Amino acid sequence: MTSTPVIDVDRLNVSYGGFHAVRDVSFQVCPGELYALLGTNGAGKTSTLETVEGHRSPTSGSVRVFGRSPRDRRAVRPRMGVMLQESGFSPDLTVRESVRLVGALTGRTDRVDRVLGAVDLTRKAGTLVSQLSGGEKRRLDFATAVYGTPELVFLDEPTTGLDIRSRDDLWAAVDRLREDGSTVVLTTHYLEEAQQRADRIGLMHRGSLHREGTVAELTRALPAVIRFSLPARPPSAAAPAPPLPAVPVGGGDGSGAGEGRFVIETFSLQKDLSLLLDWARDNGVELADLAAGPTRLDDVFRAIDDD
Ligand SMILES: Nc1ncnc2c1ncn2[C@@H]1O[C@H](COP(=O)(O)OP(=O)(O)OP(=O)(O)O)[C@@H](O)[C@H]1O
Repeated sequence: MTSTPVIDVDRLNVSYGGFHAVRDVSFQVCPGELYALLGTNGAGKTSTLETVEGHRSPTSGSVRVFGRSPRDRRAVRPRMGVMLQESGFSPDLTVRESVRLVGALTGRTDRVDRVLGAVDLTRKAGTLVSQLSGGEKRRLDFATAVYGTPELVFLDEPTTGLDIRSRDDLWAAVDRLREDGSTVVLTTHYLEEAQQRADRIGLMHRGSLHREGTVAELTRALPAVIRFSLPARPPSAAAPAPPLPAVPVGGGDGSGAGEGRFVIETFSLQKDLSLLLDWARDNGVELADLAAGPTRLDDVFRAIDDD
């Protein structure tokens, strides 16, 4: 890591009474990075982020944001946009007033129409917050977080409750933020979004930073997967077994020659897929529902408890 980190968390511990929610967590986020802090339920992500955002003091350890304590709100707050899981807007303000209020509180300047346009809320500018739908409130949360293009933006479950078009709009706005040089910290339970967008991922489990790295680094230790179904045949007409160990999933007899779905795990995806396709062609077997792909973050998550 060459540049001075925007966020530097060093042996952070957060306890609630006697309960140790975050244990010796250390990570850094570099300028311009999109860092995804992911984890199982109750892993300690929110406790960690609340500390980094300056809403909570560490029980022990240190947290620096732009080289300062995040509790130094006057110095740090103007440079930071936060989209929380639960919005705290007054229901009696309009959408436009809510965005302006955030501008006043953070000291950042921007055009209200620009940020509302980015999340398709222009037509709702005069609507009271209490009259917005759940998805519209989420988009307003995002609009206020990115108002003034802060250098650092926290997005906590940003796409929960959004329809597909709103998600696309939100990610397009995040791409623009990044083009402008902003650093983004994301938490989400939609792992495909993190897989597609994060430069690096910190994976928390039971209070600790269980793994950290790029998607490629996190998935490298696990095999890729080939899935397919074989058609039903009478035993006398059974095809020879596939050329690789194929594990039956919810059906099949394990030989690979009967009916059912099968999974092949491999560290040589291209070579083994070719072998399987050649076998199917040579034996006149139709591989239904064929899907092959590299290990996904989902698989990394599923493997956590087995470690
Ligand atoms: N105010 C609190 N008092 C006591 N325990 C708490 C408090 N806040 C969180 N915890 C506990 O600390 C642990 C970590 O919670 P946290 O909200 O940080 O996890 P999370 O990773 O954000 O979880 P999720 O993905 O479910 O939102 C959980 O076991 C939770 O029950």
